[in-house]
Parts: sequence; structure tokens; C-alpha cells
Amino acid sequence: MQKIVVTGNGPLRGEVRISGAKNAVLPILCATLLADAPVRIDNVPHLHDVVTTAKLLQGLGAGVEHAGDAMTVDPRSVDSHVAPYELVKTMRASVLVLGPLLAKFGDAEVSLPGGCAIGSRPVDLHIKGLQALGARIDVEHGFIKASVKGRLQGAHHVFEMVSVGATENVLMAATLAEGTTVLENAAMEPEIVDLAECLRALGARIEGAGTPRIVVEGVERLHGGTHAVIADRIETGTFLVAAAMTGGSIVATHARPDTMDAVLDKLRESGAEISIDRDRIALDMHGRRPRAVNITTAPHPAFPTDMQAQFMALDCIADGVGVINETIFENRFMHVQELLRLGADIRVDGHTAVVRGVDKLGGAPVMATDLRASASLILAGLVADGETVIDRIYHLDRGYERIEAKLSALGARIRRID
Ligand SMILES: CC(=O)N[C@H]1[C@@H](OP(=O)(O)OP(=O)(O)OC[C@H]2O[C@@H](n3ccc(=O)[nH]c3=O)[C@H](O)[C@@H]2O)O[C@H](CO)[C@@H](O)[C@@H]1O
Ligand SMILES: C=C(OP(=O)(O)O)C(=O)O
Repeated sequence: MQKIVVTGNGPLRGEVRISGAKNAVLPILCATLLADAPVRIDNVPHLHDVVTTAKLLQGLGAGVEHAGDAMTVDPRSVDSHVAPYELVKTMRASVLVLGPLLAKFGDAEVSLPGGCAIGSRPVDLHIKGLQALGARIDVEHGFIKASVKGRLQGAHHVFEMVSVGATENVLMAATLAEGTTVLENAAMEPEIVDLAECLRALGARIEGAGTPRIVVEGVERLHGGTHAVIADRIETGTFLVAAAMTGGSIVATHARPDTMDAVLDKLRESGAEISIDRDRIALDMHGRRPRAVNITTAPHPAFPTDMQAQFMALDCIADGVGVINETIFENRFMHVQELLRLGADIRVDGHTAVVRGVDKLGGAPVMATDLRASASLILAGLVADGETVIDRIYHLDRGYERIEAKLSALGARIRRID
């Protein structure tokens, strides 16, 4: 099994090119199933989750071609409506084929995703939303079996709580429903806006994406088209935190600063000087040690849970005490145990972690437990004395494109070993 070895090596400096967003490309690739002609997606990041999604689409019968950072999906040959357990268990976002398959073909069978390291992550809100559009849904033998006679019917639906995935699944389904769908308490994440833009490029009629009220005027068919995936705000944030922790100075290019207010505010609060020029974000720490920051995760536009672990790593070596509240996932402190192995001072009480900054971390063998936990361990390794060896890095490859190459180019000492 591969591992990553990081050795503390001083401030990061230079430019890093940001890739397309994992959390945008996955729903967008699923959305191509709704079209009745090939769809080309540009700025596709090279990630394990993208490979899994391509396998899932191919398993359904779609044609998938990958050239450079473009992927073309031809949904005309889809002849299966079943998403098997083997794929869904490795990537929860597979459940996002449910809405498109149901809306386009009138039936879908998708394996129930099950829990994962960060929480139980049920899909009841996806199911209720699709039922509101007239779907019949049974959950049996570990599968969600959905069907509808004729077309789905537009409806007024209020999500009980904000869910990114449920908003995406129901939004995709509503594009081909008969009549108007109004979704209230919808998630407002930039990736939802990007999905809606892609759907619009294929002929969907959607207003309000990026607000809590999305209105979809159903159409009979979606045609082919092209769309470029939005920049990954979590990858961007991860590199900026790395620079801040090392007292460095970097520029993230091809980024979308307008999607990152909460994260950039916290970086400024930690002492970073941030300047923005269109799609470039420059962070300069002027060699200073960061100040500790308090974080409370919540749906967009508040602070993203996917940046919580990275900011915890920053607080570990910051000046002062940072209090971190995780309100989205019930078990998203798995990195704490590993950060403690590096010499951090963290106390967890329920959903709250109190992090007292220490002067120095020391390298040690650690284990990655989920995607962003892996990132936080790399960040901690960048400022630790000696070697940090991170095991189970397959989590990392789900969501970061060539992270060790990008960090090396900024001056980090990091390598992958077998
Ligand atoms: C591929 C993708 O885009 N993943 C992101 C997506 O995950 P995902 O779409 O799974 O996250 P959700 O927004 O749905 O989850 C938010 C909360 O709602 C709960 N919930 C969700 C659905 C449901 O049917 N019932 C229910 O109770 C979840 O357990 C969680 O506590 O948004 C999360 C929250 O920003 C991010 O951390 C993930 O990186
Ligand atoms: C939790 C994450 O992803 P997923 O929903 O794909 O597990 C993440 O990107 O941090």
C-alpha cells in the first residue's frame, strides 16, 4: 500500500494551479445521463472519484472518453439502470445517478451507500424529494428502487434540512419533470450553481441556483453540450492553509475567490495578507506564525466542513487557542487522534474541539482516515520536525490531484512510497 512521506522544510513559495472541483464534477458527470446526445465536460480533475464515476457510467452502458482534462459522455447507449454496491460503497456520490436515471428512464436501482468514517450520512432527503416529484421508491435488500409511470411531476418541495446531495439529485430529476418544481431550503454551495449552469447549457430551465429557492421549469429533453467545471475551492483552501502554516507566500491560480469568503476571512484572521486578482489568490504570511482561529462549520456560505480538518492542523501550531465546532457530520474529528501523535494539544468534547497551539510538532507515522483528514496530516507534516509517514493515502487520491507534485513545486519535501 502506498504511503506519503513529508519532512518539514520551511516556508512554501510559488504558484499552484487549482484543478476542477471534485464536488462539482461528480454530480455533473451524473447529470450527463439526462441528455440525449454526447456531453463534453472540461477542466475535469484527475481523481480516483472521477475514475469511479466513469466506471459507473460505463457500467450503465454510457460511452465515456477521457482526453487530457476533457471527458465526453455519450448517454445514448445506456441500457442498465442499476448502480451496484461495489461502486457505490467506494464513492457515496454514486447515489447521484438516482435522480437522472429515474427522470430519464422511469426507473433506477441504486445501492444504498451506507455509512462512512465521517458519519452515518443517510439518503432519506434524496428519497423524500424524489417522492415529492411522484416517484415510487422502495428500499429493499440494500437497494433504493425507484420508478415512475410516465414523467415525474413538478412539485413544491421543502427540504427538511440543507443537503448538498439531495438538492443535486432532486434538481437533476426536476429538469425532465412535467411542469414546475420549486425547491425550498435548497443547498447554496457553488457546486450546485455549477451543476445548474451545466444543466442549463444542456437546455434545462433553472432559476435561483445559489439561493435557498430553486425553480425548475421541466422540459421534455436535454440536448448535448459542453461545460467547464468550476475551480475546487477546497483544494484552493488546502494550499492556502499550507502556505499560512509554513509562514510562506504563494499564489493559487485558476481559482474562484468569490466562492471562498468564509475561508479567506479565517485566513486573514490568522494573520495572512490576502490579495485577489480575478482568478488568482495571493497569500503572504511574511514568515509569521499564524494566530489561532475559531471555526464553526455550517452550510454555504458559512465555513465549509471540508476545510475543518485543515484549519485544525493550522490551530495545532498557531499562537493561542482555537475552538472548532463541527455541526455537519457527527464523526468528523477522526484526524484528532493522529494529530495528537504528532504532538498536538487537542481536547474533544462532543462536536467541539479545543486546540491549544504548540511551538513545534514532531514527525511520526500516522494513518489517514478520510479525505480531508489525510490533507490535515500532510499540512501538519509540513511543519513537523523530521519525517511524517502517512498511511492509507487512497483517501487522498479520491479528491486531490497530484497533491505531492503540486506541494513539491512549492518547495515542500514530500514523496510517495510503495
Ligand atoms: C460529493 C460531495 O459533494 N460531497 C460533499 C457533500 O456531501 P453530501 O451531499 O453527502 O452532504 P449533505 O449536504 O447531504 O450532508 C449534510 C448533512 O445532512 C445529512 N443528510 C444528508 C442527506 C440526507 O438524505 N439525510 C441527511 O440527514 C448528512 O448526514 C449531513 O449531516 O456536501 C458535504 C457538506 O458540505 C461535503 O462535506 C461533501 O464533501
Ligand atoms: C466528504 C467529502 O467527500 P464525499 O462526500 O465525496 O465523501 C469531501 O470532499 O471532503
